[in-house]
Amino acid sequence: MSHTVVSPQPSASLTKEVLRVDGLRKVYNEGKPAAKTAIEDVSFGVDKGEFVCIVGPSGAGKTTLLRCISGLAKPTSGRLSFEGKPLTAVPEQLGLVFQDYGRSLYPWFTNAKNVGLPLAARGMKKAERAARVSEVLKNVGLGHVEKQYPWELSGGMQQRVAIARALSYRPDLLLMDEPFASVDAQTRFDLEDLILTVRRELGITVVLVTHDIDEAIYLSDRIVVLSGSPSRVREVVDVPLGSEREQVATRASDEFLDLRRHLLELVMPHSA
Ligand SMILES: Nc1ncnc2c1ncn2[C@@H]1O[C@H](COP(=O)(O)OP(=O)(O)OP(=O)(O)O)[C@@H](O)[C@H]1O
Repeated sequence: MSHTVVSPQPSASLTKEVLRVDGLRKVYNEGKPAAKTAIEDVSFGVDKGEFVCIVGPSGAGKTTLLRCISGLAKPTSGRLSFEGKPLTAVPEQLGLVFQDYGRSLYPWFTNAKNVGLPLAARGMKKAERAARVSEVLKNVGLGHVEKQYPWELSGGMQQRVAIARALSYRPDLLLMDEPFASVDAQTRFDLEDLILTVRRELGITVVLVTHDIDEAIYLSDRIVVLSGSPSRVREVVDVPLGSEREQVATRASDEFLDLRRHLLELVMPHSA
């Protein structure tokens, strides 16, 4: 049975920019024969509470861009700022979710322990940690798996645990790299709706990389479309689909199909 997911409408109080990417350029192995320019020149901003997806052809540098934003890779040039401050290391208030949930969870720890790891690393006391772990596992619809291990769960449930872990320390910004690419279609829809709900309930800002144009439209307030490698921003597309999204009706609407056509024209190789 389908259900409607209500996302927040941007309001005056939600228009503060939390992330700014300015003239970002990234060259791997600079100065060496194997030098590779992954990102040529990328600029965009993300407002507080916004859901922004990044799409582009394979090899366009989407993962590289997320790694730079998360502080895991150093840009060759350009500026990154998070909450108004230059971003030079992994920000405390950042949550990260990658595609490969199988490798991101420790199989020898229970789900509760996996979710609590970032809290322990931040020095949170045991009782407070246990309460927070229960709360975030409930947020992702997994209140009953605390004592189980990741390998006892389905792929979609493991990814929920990974999302719970990223949410455990209440990040201001959640970065997700192809987070739903390894699950079946139905689970993918469920996880998309979950992340919209979590975003609404916790008021977080989300930047998500995806190959899937339809997913980007369904989730986003705005979509940053990258060109082929080395990437530039082709266009930043507004997604005026309103706050209520529902998997079947939203994807069948004329507005959705118009956006889909426009985005496909932008990312198809012949238009690069
Ligand atoms: N650590 C690295 N060292 C050298 N080159 C790299 C490294 N990581 C990525 N690259 C290269 O940078 C380019 C962009 O890679 P990246 O993974 O960021 O693209 P992507 O858009 O995420 O790709 P895909 O959609 O296929 O996942 C590619 O040509 C890739 O081979």
